[in-house]
Amino acid sequence: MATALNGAVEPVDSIIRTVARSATEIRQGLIGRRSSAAEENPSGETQLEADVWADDLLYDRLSRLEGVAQYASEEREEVLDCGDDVDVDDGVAVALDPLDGSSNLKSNNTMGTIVGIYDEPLPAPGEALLGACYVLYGPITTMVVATEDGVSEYELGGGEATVVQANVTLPDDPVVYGVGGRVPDWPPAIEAYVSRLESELKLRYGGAMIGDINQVLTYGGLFAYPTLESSPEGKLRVQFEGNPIGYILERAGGRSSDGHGSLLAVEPTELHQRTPLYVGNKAYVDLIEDILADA
Ligand SMILES: O=P(O)(O)OC[C@H]1O[C@](O)(COP(=O)(O)O)[C@@H](O)[C@@H]1O
Ligand SMILES: [Mg+2]
Ligand SMILES: [Mg+2]
Repeated sequence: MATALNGAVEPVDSIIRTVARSATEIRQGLIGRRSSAAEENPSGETQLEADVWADDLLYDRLSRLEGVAQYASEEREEVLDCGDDVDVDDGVAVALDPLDGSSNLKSNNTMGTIVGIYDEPLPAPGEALLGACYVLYGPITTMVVATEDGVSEYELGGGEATVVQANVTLPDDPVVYGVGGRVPDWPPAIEAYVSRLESELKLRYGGAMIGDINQVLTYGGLFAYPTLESSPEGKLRVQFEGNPIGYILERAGGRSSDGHGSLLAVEPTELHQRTPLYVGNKAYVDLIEDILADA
């Protein structure tokens, strides 16, 4: 029997393995699916054919797995119940961003897939996560998996996940930062924060959170999609983006915050709820909380 990925127990291991096996196929299936689907997602964003296709493919595979009680994604209005054989209180709930950064598809830049596995019905707080992972469709396809055991990075190819690094931790000497949103839309506190970041770190911003997060995990630093004048809740979604990424960064020794405390402590009231997001080395996440507390 294959060893569990990153020590994950069932059904978390099956979910992560299914995502890993599907990733190469998703990457291949992006070809020819770069145009807009005629629909908007529940956050009011235009969907691409690839968003809808990847969501359907992952729903089809994950909802069949034993122990998966619920499926939800950025691309669907409602939580879906998966089969009659598992009660929502006994099984796990999966929440996905099937393609993160899909607006990068047009310009052929980095994208990802994000998965959170919760042991509570959705919407659930990040503290209910049993594990989380993301796939990065870069020059090669990699996957970062976090469980209570820590964080590991894998290369994906031919349906196999090969460990590249076990016990991934954020480097102590941070190097890079990336902050989303238009500069004129940043409140004064965010402008002050970014001034500090740019005086100490090197800018890396790619338009797909997963690409930017993987740089932070590799080199150390800070990624934020902050509160904006036009949108105090920022852009990213708690269930599908904030929680899984917060969980992974915290397990890697960093911090996550909504500007006031850990993302994992946010009690969501809506499935598609947004949140400001600040993740990375502790000192820089502490700094934004201090700046916002004084603002
Ligand atoms: O285009 P912007 O405003 O820089 O936003 C980029 C951010 O939006 C996102 O693309 C949102 O994710 P989706 O593509 O899954 O909607 C993040 O990955 C990224 O960090
Ligand atoms: Mg996303
Ligand atoms: Mg998406």
